[in-house]
Amino acid sequence: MTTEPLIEVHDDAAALATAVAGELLVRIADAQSAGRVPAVVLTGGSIADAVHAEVARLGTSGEVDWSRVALWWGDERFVASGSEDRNAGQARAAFIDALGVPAEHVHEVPSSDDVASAEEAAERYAAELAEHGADGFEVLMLGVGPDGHVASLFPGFDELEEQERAVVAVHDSPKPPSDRVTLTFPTLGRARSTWFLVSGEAKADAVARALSPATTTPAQTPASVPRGQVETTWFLDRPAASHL
Ligand SMILES: O=C(O)[C@H](O)[C@@H](O)[C@H](O)[C@H](O)COP(=O)(O)O
Repeated sequence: MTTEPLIEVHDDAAALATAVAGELLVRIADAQSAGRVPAVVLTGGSIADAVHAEVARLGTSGEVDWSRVALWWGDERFVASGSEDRNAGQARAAFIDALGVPAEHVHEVPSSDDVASAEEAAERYAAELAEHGADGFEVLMLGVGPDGHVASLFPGFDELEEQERAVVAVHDSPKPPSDRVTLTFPTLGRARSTWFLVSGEAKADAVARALSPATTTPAQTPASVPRGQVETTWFLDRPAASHL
């Protein structure tokens, strides 16, 4: 069943970040009330940073038991673990360390300190997903690039065609840094709720294309592909929604 996208438009990036963080906390708490340990897939990027800051601010209200949340990443830059380019490092600094998510529940993609290649990092992450993420994801969050990329799945790249491997390496990324690791479309499809987080006029065309799949192709607009198994929601600010 493909879920028709819901669209939520907020005045600006700050309001968007607050809304997403608030909804994320509700989803985590609801999943925990249902006896699940929710797996949340984080994304990199600037609006994600704003969401993470709001999670840190709102996440201490007691509704979420942070010892019973699992965190994953939709993509990661293949750089040193201490690099400021690491999505995981940014999220740890923004909220993970402050809220006390247990180390065994924070599933980072191996860095260039840990393994010799992005290919090896992808293989290791796929194995970790098979062992600890086999039940899929409660919420998958995805930023969207001006070119319509999601995670590190870029328009025209071979990785868009991958249907067997759960995680692959990406080289020559048009968005630096060039070497990355990304979940593939089949893995991105294993989420109950898939949320796109998009802020800014620069993304407006990509948003419009992604929400009009008949007018584009996955190769042109990767953001047109991911759908939640239960829900697909586009969280936009007004500039990002301005071409709808
Ligand atoms: O590792 C990454 O770079 C991200 O995962 C990437 O997919 C990001 O989410 C988009 O490029 C949007 O980034 P901005 O919100 O900064 O535009």
